[in-house]
Amino acid sequence: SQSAAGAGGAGNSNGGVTNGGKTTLTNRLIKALPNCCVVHQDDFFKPQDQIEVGEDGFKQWDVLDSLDMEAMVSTVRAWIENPVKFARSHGVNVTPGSREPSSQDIHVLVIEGFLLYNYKPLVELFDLRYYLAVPYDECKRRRSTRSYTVPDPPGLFDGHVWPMYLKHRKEMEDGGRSWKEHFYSRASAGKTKRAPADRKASCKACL
Ligand SMILES: Nc1ncnc2c1ncn2[C@@H]1O[C@H](COP(=O)(O)OP(=O)(O)O)[C@@H](O)[C@H]1O
Ligand SMILES: O=C(O)c1ccc[n+]([C@@H]2O[C@H](COP(=O)([O-])O)[C@@H](O)[C@H]2O)c1
Repeated sequence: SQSAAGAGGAGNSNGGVTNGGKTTLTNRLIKALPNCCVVHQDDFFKPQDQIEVGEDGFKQWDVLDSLDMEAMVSTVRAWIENPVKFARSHGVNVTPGSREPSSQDIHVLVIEGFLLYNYKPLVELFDLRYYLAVPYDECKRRRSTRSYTVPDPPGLFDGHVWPMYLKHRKEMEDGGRSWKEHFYSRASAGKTKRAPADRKASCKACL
């Protein structure tokens, strides 16, 4: 994508299961890449009193409704509009050594979160998509040692977190045009025909 500031930019998304290692990977990317900003989905959780309680008795944290996704999309759009301004206002050093940003500078945004690929207005903004997964036992083990701002009540992992993960993952895999065709066209590039052009429109990585 080309930003209003004239710098080349790419939005890389880093999604996947809770405790899959998304934040760890994101932190390494920030260290390794110059001009790299990050948007964390966890920063868009609604306040606790707005989270619905389900029939299962658990607060329904692991659903799109618990997140202010419109605000998240606006934040990503702000970076697309002007990554240099975004970087500066988020305390990210812009191209160390040079005073003025050059049109050659590459800017990268990493978008990190557990529920990135089930909200179409967001999916459409990604250039690249990665999905981190870990098996049930490992995920449960890691989650049991994690402390969130709102601690997990007993039984939350098996009663809500894991079932919602499976549901969203299935939704993502079945999801309309985006996923199967994305992987089909990437895996088969150069071997068999790619997905039709109109089907690729939301996946810049395939262009
Ligand atoms: N590659 C890895 N191998 C083993 N443990 C890891 C790995 N990446 C992250 N972890 C551990 O898993 C836990 C969750 O990692 P984190 O990056 O916070 O996950 P997420 O952001 O996906 O919830 C942390 O205890 C972290 O140290
Ligand atoms: O960050 C918070 O305020 C927060 C409050 C309640 C729950 N969470 C949990 O945060 C999880 C997603 O974050 P993560 O880093 O584990 O992918 C999700 O499974 C939620 O259950 C997070």
